[in-house]
Amino acid sequence: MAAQINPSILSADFARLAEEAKAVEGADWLHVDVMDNHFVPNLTLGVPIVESLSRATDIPLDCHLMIEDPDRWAPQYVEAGAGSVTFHAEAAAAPVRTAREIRAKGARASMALKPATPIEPYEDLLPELDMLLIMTVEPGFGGQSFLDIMLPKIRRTRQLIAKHGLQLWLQVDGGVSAATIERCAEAGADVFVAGSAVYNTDDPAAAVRMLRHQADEATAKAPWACAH
Ligand SMILES: O=C(CO)[C@H](O)[C@H](O)COP(=O)(O)O
Repeated sequence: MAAQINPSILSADFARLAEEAKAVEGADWLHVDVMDNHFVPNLTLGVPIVESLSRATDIPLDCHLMIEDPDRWAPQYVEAGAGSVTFHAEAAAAPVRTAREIRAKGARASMALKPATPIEPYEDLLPELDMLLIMTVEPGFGGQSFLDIMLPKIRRTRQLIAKHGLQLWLQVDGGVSAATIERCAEAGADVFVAGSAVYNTDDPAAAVRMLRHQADEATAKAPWACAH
């Protein structure tokens, strides 16, 4: 699979979301960061804005719920038009039931891990998921520096995916840029969220193409991809 680049609208102008979505035409998904000021110390947007955005763009929405009680809210984001819904392992009381509800409503189910959360306790849940998100910053804000110490977790997760013969996508989010995307791809990521590296440029669509090219080149040389 070619690398997927998902621009994060956290770095976009919230007063011009429809135009900001148009500015990244060619992106695989639009990453929508939902924050509730409880799970993370920041507040962004909710179901009504996702509903409007899904009508305003043909790019499918990849909603990342950084909220408490995602078990209750995740299905509502599918109904609002999200094509993929990510909940946090640290916040979900019933991750299997929530993943099944997301899938039953017709979206891709994804679970996220904060930097200090290991993948190993969740190994048996992987078949219930369409994507796993490894946070490469502490969630809550755009523009932070990439945490290199997450690379071993990305590698171990890629090995678990191969061990179980799964088609699971492996997403990274936080500090992904031209300077870091190759390391992520070499380690095993295949879906890349990028906020400031896309929106803080003169040509966001060109930034998406450049990041995808870099990731594809790095993946082609990666041992995990060669063994595929
Ligand atoms: O989930 C997030 C923050 O919690 C954002 O998606 C992420 O930080 C993207 O921004 P940048 O690429 O600028 O780091």
